[in-house]
Amino acid sequence: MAPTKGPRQERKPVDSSARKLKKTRAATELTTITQRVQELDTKVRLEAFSDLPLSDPTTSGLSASHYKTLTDIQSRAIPHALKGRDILGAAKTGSGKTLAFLIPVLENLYRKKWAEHDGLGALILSPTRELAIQIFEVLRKVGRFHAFSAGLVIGGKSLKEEQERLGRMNILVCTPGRMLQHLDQTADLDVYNLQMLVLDEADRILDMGFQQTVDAIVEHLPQTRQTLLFSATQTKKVSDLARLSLQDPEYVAVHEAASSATPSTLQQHYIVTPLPEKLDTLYSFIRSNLKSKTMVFMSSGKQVRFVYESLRHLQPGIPLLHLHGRQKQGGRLDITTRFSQAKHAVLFSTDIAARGLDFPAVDWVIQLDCPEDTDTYIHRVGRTARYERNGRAVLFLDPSEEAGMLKNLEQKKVPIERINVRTKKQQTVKHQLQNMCFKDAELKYLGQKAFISYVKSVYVQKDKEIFKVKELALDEFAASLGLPGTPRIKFIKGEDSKIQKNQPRALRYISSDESDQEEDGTKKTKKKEVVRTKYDRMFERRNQDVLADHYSKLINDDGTMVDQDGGINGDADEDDNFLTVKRRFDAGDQALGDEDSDVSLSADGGDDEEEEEAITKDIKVVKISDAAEPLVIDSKRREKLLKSKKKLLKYKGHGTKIVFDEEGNAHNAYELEDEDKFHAHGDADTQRVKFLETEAEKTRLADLEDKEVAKQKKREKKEKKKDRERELAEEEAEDAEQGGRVAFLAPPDEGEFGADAAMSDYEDDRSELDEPEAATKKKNKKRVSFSDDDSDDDDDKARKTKRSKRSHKTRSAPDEPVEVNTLEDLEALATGLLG
Ligand SMILES: Nc1ncnc2c1ncn2[C@@H]1O[C@H](COP(=O)(O)OP(=O)(O)OP(=O)(O)O)[C@@H](O)[C@H]1O
Repeated sequence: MAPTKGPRQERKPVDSSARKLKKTRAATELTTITQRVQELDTKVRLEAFSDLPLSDPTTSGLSASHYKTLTDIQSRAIPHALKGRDILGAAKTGSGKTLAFLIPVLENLYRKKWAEHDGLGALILSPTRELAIQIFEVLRKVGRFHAFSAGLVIGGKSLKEEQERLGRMNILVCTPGRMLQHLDQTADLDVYNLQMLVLDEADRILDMGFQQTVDAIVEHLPQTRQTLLFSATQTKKVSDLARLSLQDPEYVAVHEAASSATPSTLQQHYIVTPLPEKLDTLYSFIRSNLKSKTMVFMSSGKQVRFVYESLRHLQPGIPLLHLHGRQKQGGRLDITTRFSQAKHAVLFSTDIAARGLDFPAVDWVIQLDCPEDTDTYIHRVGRTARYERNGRAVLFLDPSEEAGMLKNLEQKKVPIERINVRTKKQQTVKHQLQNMCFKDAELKYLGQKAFISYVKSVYVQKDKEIFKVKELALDEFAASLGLPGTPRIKFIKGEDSKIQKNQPRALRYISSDESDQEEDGTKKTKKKEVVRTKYDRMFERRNQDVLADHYSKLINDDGTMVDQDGGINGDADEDDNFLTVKRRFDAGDQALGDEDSDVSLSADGGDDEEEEEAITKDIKVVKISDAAEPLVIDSKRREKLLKSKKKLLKYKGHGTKIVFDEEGNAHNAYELEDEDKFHAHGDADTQRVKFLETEAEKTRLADLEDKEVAKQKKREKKEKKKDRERELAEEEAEDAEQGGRVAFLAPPDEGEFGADAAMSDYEDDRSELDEPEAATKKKNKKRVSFSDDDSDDDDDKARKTKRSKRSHKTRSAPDEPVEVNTLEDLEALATGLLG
């Protein structure tokens, strides 16, 4: 609902005795909590949040979010963390680790009286954007009565936009890559004062994929800080801990002695289904569980896309969603929100959703592709059976994977039982898929990509006891996806999946000897190097991993298409769109060479030299000037180019700079001095040295001047900032006397004011005040207050009324809560909060 504006009210005169009383009360509360924290016995098992020495704002935030009793990890880790210890926290999935680090973050900063001008106090790193958003939302929920400013740094927006907001943040939740970018490039982001560093899913953040980024982030941070690491599969590697300079960390592993590494409310099964039957089994499973909420994990985004697209065509009778890393951020957030809210749905996903995500009430987790290791297995199944709820998980295994995977699961204390598929209920979708792929070239293309990415994902796995690519029935698997032939694949040797994962996409899987490999895998003798045109490169790019045997069969030496039965087919079939091969540069052909057109050269490995010759015949060469390189007119596009004077400039060569003397005679700008005159000044070497010295001196002086100017500017800027902060602090102190502390953090759907409110206020401010300093002042004055609708605690109500009154005083106040569902909402909120 749209926010409504409330009346602005006059500020009441401040009663100095009431102010004093309030200050004394706050100081006493702080001293009491600090003392209780010091006296806290970390060996005693506490039951409730009320047993912990927590501040009023945190206690209110917890009770407003209906958190009362502590989970094991919270009970064990929070006391140590409150005392400032470094923590290595390990507990099963869904056991409440998020609060185990968020509460100490809020409390430790609160006890240090952290304020806006103290800068960044805590940094929370998450391996994925989705998890960062989730952590941020929990922080806003439990921290809603605190006065800290908090921000979400996950990219997806322009760096500049984020930069403008970061300078004043107290707590940041971020993904490593984006954070490093800011640390390197955002001048206002000051981390010298950082108190706490938190790594959620620490083992993932510390593994190879993030290694360099995280090390670089840590280099920016102060050495003395508190560090908290949490994960269901915690790292104990000394090297990892050394990288973070942990100080005598407390290892809190609550479920180490448990008989299983997974929640006891989780039922785990596996089925042995040969690779070519996987899709049939999955489809049959979905059809017989239409009233469930299911997550299906696969090993690559391409598979996710293909399975989602093909099953969507089959309309199984339940909403289907898909999530992978190559989707746009907005879309990803929309999908996670939709799946969270759905009662019955199937979400196909890569491991992007394997860790940390807390989707409510997931009934089933299906692992269509075998996970790369047991840790990944544990995190994937952990998306169900969270916080005392029940859940079921099924792992699909090819017969070749069964023994190895079971051995690993047993070693990691994962109880799993075999179940069989009811063959009567098994439906087959192979023929429908073949039909669909025949009609829809896009789908077939996706299928080929999916096939290749699956096979390669198996190939690059380290654990060869499980992943044996040679034992997979690949031809049958390709057919089961509806493909007309088995795509051919080449592999790079000696790479493992983690390295592969972190390589740029274009570099993955491309074999260096790809072009000289025969179909049977034997090496050809190297062909003579031929000139490769951009079309060759384009062709290679589009087909680098789709060059299939059947494709080779489709092309004759002369480049015409042959259908599968051997008949000549001059025009490509509709369903072969992506493989369409046309002759390039046919004489008189009007449809020449747009870069995106489907042209290729010698894809059949035909005689390249002959082809080159044929091409040259049809190419016109135009010389624009003697000095310039000739322009080759080999396409319509280039012909067009001839008509653009501006573009032609580049082919015209450079002009000569001429200067005129007083008599109007033209000279070259840089003319050589007369030789005799030159020698009159001394020999060449001495002159060179002298010249260098004078120029160096000039540069040095200019440099000094520049530095001085820069310093002066910086000084002025700092002073201005300090003045501004001083004024603000004074105004805030006055404000606080009138309205109490103001919360910056709000829950997505429980706050009195949401994103729109914050944003509209921000906009109001901007229109009212153009002058930046004044605007900043005013925005800071107008801190937004958020309250809890659920809370019926009297204190809370009183606080709520006060805050509400205050917000009417200083800002227009909407009455309706505003839902925060999109990234834009979150970011808009952050903007509003930052003011
Ligand atoms: N003390 C508590 N009382 C009630 N519910 C809780 C408590 N602590 C956490 N929860 C709920 O338990 C669920 C799981 O919590 P959380 O996401 O923190 O688990 P986790 O241990 O981080 O899981 P994962 O290892 O998968 O990341 C959440 O829905 C959370 O709201």
